[in-house]
Amino acid sequence: MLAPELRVMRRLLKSSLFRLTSKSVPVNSAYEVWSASRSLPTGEILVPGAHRTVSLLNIRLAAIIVSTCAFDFFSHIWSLHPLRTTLMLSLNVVRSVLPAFRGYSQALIIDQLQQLVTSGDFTWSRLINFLMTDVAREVGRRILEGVLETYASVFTTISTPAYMNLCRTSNETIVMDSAKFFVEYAQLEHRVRLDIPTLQDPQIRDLLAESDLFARSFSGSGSFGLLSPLDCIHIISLATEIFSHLLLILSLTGGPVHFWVLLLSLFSVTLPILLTWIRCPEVHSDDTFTPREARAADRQEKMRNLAYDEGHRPEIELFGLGDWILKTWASARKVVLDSEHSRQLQESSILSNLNFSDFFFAVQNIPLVLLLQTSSASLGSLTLYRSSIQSVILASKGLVATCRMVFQGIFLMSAFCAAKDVKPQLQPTEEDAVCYQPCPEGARIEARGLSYTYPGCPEPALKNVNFSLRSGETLAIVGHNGSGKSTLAKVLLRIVDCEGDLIVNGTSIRRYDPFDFHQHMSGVFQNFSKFNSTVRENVGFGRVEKMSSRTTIESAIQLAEAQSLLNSLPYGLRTVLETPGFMQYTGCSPVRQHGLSGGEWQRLSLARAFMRANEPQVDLLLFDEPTASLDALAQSLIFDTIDRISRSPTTGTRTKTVILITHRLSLARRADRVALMENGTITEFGSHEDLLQKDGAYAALYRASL
Ligand SMILES: Nc1ncnc2c1ncn2[C@@H]1O[C@H](COP(=O)(O)OP(=O)(O)OP(=O)(O)O)[C@@H](O)[C@H]1O
Repeated sequence: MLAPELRVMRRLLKSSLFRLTSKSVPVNSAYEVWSASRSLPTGEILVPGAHRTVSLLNIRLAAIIVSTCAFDFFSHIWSLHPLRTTLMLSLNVVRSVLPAFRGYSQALIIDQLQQLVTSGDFTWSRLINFLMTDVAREVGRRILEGVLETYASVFTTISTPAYMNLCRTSNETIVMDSAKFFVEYAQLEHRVRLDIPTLQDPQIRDLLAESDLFARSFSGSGSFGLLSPLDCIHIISLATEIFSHLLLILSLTGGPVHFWVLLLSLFSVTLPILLTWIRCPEVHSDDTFTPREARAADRQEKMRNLAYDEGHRPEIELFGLGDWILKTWASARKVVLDSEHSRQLQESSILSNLNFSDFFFAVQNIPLVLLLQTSSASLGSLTLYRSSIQSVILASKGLVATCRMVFQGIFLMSAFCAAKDVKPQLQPTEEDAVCYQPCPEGARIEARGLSYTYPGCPEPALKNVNFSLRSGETLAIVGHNGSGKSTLAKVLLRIVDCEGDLIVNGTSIRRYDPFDFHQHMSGVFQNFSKFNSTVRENVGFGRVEKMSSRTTIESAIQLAEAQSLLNSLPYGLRTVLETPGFMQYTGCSPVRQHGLSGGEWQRLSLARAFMRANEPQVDLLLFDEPTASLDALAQSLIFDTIDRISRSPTTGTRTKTVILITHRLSLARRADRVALMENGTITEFGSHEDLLQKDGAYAALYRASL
């Protein structure tokens, strides 16, 4: 918890900084600032991770980000370990002053030695005495410095939160680890809570990609060319180091002449650094890939993945894709290399090729020469001057490089903060949201004018779909390939949004929280998942709270007619299943995995659905081609099981509504209602007998299937 004074101060700082910065930039949220920083004056959009130029607009945007999210972010990080973080910051500042002190005490020793030698009464005993006192004091001081550093590193007495059960070695590691944990957890949370329509939005994808980069910047200083916000302490350390050295240099060069010479010297120190800024072209090398270059980079990566992915290996061999992969990769790689080369040429201006270092070195020696002229100049002060100047040069270079990286990091931070605020598109507003009330006789469904177009597609996959289903009815959806059956399943299961109204149990589906809604249904997707995991997890994912219950998992497996499969597996439920293209490692050796046939995988997907299907709160079951890979006998048994599950075990009355998508018309005819889909819409709807009597497209399809 922050102290109230600190909170007031933070609010004041935030509002004044925001007022100062947002005047000329019309942005309100982290998302808008992030968006604005990606747009180039040419209208192009930067690819995720591209560097932002150091322009006036971007500096303003960076200041807005600092005023809108950085305070909150840092105060959160600080609140994880207030004492440790404060200690870490303080020690870094103290450590950065130490080099100047070190130089100063070295100079003192040199001066005293010089005095001893030049005073005229040098004796060996006086030298030994000097070594025993002054040098020993310096050694003692250094030991103390070392102890301070060690103390800073092993300060581990403060308790760590229980969730951070990681191996600790130093105070800084603890602070960094907790920050890393917080950021990575938040990043994972952003991903997990967003729904498919939100994740399909290209802007959101880019936002999450940059937010990912921000989270990765915590994995180690400077990795991926990024710095985490915690590395900002380097800026403070470097600035303190420069400042302390400058003070020393100033104290050495008294008088107006020396002052101007010192200015000249400092100018010569900073000029090379300034030149590196000027050398930066208006558009930075990494900033803009042209669409062609971005496509080439993408293609190059795809080809690389194809070559490495073992899941694709059989078809790559069967269809002889090796040469094609190599050729495509090579042409894409050439485009990428050419673009990198042309950028390098643009960057290598004449300035970069001029070597001024000798000249600057000479300029920095002018004050040294002047110092030598003065009677007060001692060997110690000369040594101190030289070492301090060198330290200023090094620290200034480090400061510029760190500032640049932090500048980029600020924009990634805006992506991270904006990602936190992205609302899942399917989530109803708080005022609109209602709890799903399951119907004990099965869900009632009414679809009015449902339409859906996949993002980026010109044609809708669903067009004006209308039907209604009473509680406990079974509906079989049939139709040719591509007629829209699976798309309708996704709409009914609230995986994607659609136009029109879908009323379930008397309430628009849009008013249900998708998480709540999904608690009351179960089913199998046409492209169900094959998890690279044990049998227990592959089935238990259907109801994670029962994952540890052997009997629940085994009875679900039994319902899916997969008991004999389980018995044949070498480690039963613990057998790790092999999914194409995924090799699991423990230590350095691959885990022994067990492959399954298509039909066996399908049985496990059914078992997963049955884990939840039996639950009384579930009132809707939807199976999209659940038996496509099963033999005829298994198909019939599974349909019997689905029918049994959808009824009360005591009275036999229907308790769940069932929707079944299938190409097997012999099974579809067992449903209460049949819907025939053509070109994205339902063209015939009724009982099997009604539709046969109608003698339309369904009747023709049915006759053809016999
Ligand atoms: N992710 C997608 N992006 C764009 N278009 C898609 C996508 N998925 C499906 N489509 C298109 O939507 C239409 C309906 O596809 P859908 O999968 O719903 O058909 P289906 O009736 O289930 O086919 P099948 O019987 O082969 O499973 C098709 O034209 C298909 O090309």
